[in-house]
Amino acid sequence: MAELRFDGKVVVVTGAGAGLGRAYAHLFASRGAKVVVNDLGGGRHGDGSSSKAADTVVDEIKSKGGTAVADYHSVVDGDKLIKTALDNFGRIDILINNAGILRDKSFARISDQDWDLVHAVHLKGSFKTTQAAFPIMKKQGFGRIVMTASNSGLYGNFGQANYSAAKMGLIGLAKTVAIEGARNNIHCNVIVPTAASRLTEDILPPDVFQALNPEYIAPVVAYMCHDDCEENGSVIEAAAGWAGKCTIIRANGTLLRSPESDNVSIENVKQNWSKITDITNYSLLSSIQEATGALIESLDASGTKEGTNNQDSDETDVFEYTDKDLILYALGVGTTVADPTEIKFLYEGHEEFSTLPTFFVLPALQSVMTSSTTTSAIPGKDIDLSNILHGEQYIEILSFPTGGKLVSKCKVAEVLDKGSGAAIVSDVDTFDNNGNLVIKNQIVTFAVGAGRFGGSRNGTKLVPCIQKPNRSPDLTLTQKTSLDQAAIYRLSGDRNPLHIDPNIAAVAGFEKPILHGLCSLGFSVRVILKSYADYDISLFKACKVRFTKPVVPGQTLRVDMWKEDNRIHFETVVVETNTVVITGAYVDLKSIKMSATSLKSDAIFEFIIEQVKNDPGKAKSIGGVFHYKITKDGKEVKQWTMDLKNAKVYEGAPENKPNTTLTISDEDFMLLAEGKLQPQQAFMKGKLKITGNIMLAQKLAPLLKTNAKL
Ligand SMILES: CCCCCCC[C@@H](O)CC(=O)SCCNC(=O)CCNC(=O)[C@H](O)C(C)(C)COP(=O)(O)OP(=O)(O)OC[C@H]1O[C@@H](n2cnc3c(N)ncnc32)[C@H](O)[C@@H]1OP(=O)(O)O
Repeated sequence: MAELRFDGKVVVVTGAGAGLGRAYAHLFASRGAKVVVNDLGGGRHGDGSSSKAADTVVDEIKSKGGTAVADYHSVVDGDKLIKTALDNFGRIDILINNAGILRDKSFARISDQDWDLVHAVHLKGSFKTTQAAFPIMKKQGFGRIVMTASNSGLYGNFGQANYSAAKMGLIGLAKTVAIEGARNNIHCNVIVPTAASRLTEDILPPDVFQALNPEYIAPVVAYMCHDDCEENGSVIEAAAGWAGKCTIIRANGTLLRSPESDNVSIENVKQNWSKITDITNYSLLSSIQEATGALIESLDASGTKEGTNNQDSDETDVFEYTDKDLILYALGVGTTVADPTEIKFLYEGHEEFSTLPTFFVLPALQSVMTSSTTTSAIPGKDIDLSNILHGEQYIEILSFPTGGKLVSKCKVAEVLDKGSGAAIVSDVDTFDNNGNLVIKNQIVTFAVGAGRFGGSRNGTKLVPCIQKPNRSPDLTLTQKTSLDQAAIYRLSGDRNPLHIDPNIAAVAGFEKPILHGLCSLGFSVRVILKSYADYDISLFKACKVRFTKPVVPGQTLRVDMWKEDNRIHFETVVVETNTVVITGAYVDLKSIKMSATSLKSDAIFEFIIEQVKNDPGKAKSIGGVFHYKITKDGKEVKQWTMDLKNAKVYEGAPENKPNTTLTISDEDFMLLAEGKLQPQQAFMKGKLKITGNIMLAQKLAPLLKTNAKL
């Protein structure tokens, strides 16, 4: 086999002045790595410090032709230690957290200082060095980290309560770093060594001390750090030339309740104790997902319950609101006084003061967030705000609430195993003051990393998304979100720190806090209501969206719309990155009411066809044959004919000689149709080339305008 090498890699070994650390440093250096030999030079109890231990190992390595530098920092100053690697070698690829001290005392005699010092060096020290190295490894797309645990942690050991606890803590630390680092090719494993070292030299009998040569363990650690090694999140025990993986097993256990009863009593537990503790049959578990899956399997096998908790919530949730809440919400989804048609959402004294329909997602979200039904939907798996994203949303308004008090009831309809996550489908019914069901919401919460629990992938209760038509959009509108968008939107109730706290966002894997899904939904639906309902909110029926990618506050949202009868399909795109963030989405309206500003090109064409069909009498009364051309950059894009006399609209030139021909841009046609540009003026400005009877154009403008309001 070819020699496994570490050329070009930079390795930091803590506590490398003697014993295991020294053996690691020598081995890595002999295989081409540049090594930072860290050692405080302290005694076994953490007292004193000198540079000698590290210097000696560096000299030894150099004398064999290797590359190494010494570092004398305490691991508690992990960032300084990693800086030594960066200052000398420009990178850090491999980090071996090996430094440790002992303060052995029987449990009753352990002082706070004994406890704190052991924890500071083992647990906090490993945390500090790893946290300093992690972002660099992330950028490099490569990193290998080893934590050093101990059998004392796995099994306990007399006189070592402080040390055992710290060592077991390192296993938890490593397992989570392994999960968070995996996507960036950062692997974190644990070594459980039993070796002769400064810590054990006068504790172990001499013959045993001899067999426990650190050089038997160093190759195991080195391989765990090699590019070829796929292992991540594992605990490997090694001693005396032997190595083996340690893992967690769980007894298959027993169900403590019967199909008829949902109670578990202390007596049930006593009766079943031997089955609970019998490990003749067990499951081998390596992740929370496997633990959850195994639990669900045993629940399924017992026939008492489906694997997930599809239960009505016991509580009902009361949601009260005033005009202030309505205005704050409207601001949160981008409504502005800059648009005069939006003032009615922002001023309670306006004669048409209105509520944006999507405001009514809020009672549903509040009820899901305050109930435990969603977070406890997968038995054995804690779901909290740090690992959930809003996946999908459906809202249907059966009748617009009038009072300021609503009551919601939520239940988990189903939990889908989506592989990379679990989709928890929650149905929420909202009732008004008289007990009438007024709003139905369905919230799909995507619990990242909670998939593979053995559940079904496809749902039966999920309101489906619907694909957009296969043509270019009928209408497109663009709106920029503000940098403060999430900061404003969260005041409407969803105070998930993911949307405001950079540290929490980083833990969830985002560079910056992300916008609430429901805020992007509010923006998009508002744009549709503006375009196709002229902001008549009573026309809103229902809406469904899937959030496919996060939005960052400050980005520009483009809403692409397709009209199919009274359904407006849409897709929302972040303009700056050209990323589709909402897909499979639609708004159902009771009827269409085009606003003048949305009457453009194809939309006008379609609209006119409808109007001519619906009201041929009116069309005929205006009369005339229009030949309408759209040109772009001097080139003709499209031409239509509107034969109002015969109530016919068709693409192409008129069959008979036209009495009017307009050649006009989209924008000017709009101005003309809105009456803001007179044909004569347009003609004078050279914007409009008109042949024939120009008065017909003026007749057309009010027709469009009137029909737009129909
Ligand atoms: C208790 C409180 C509840 C309240 C919840 C709301 C709280 C709020 O504060 C939280 C928010 O607002 S978060 C902000 C808004 N949401 C987002 O930004 C999420 C954007 N979406 C994503 O990043 C990915 O789609 C992602 C990460 C969701 C999935 O991406 P991937 O893991 O790459 O999945 P992928 O490979 O694309 O597909 C795997 C299977 O999952 C299905 N799927 C994908 N996106 C989904 C989504 N958004 N919702 C539901 N299912 C989704 C896929 O269809 C696929 O399944 P299948 O193969 O069966 O089709």
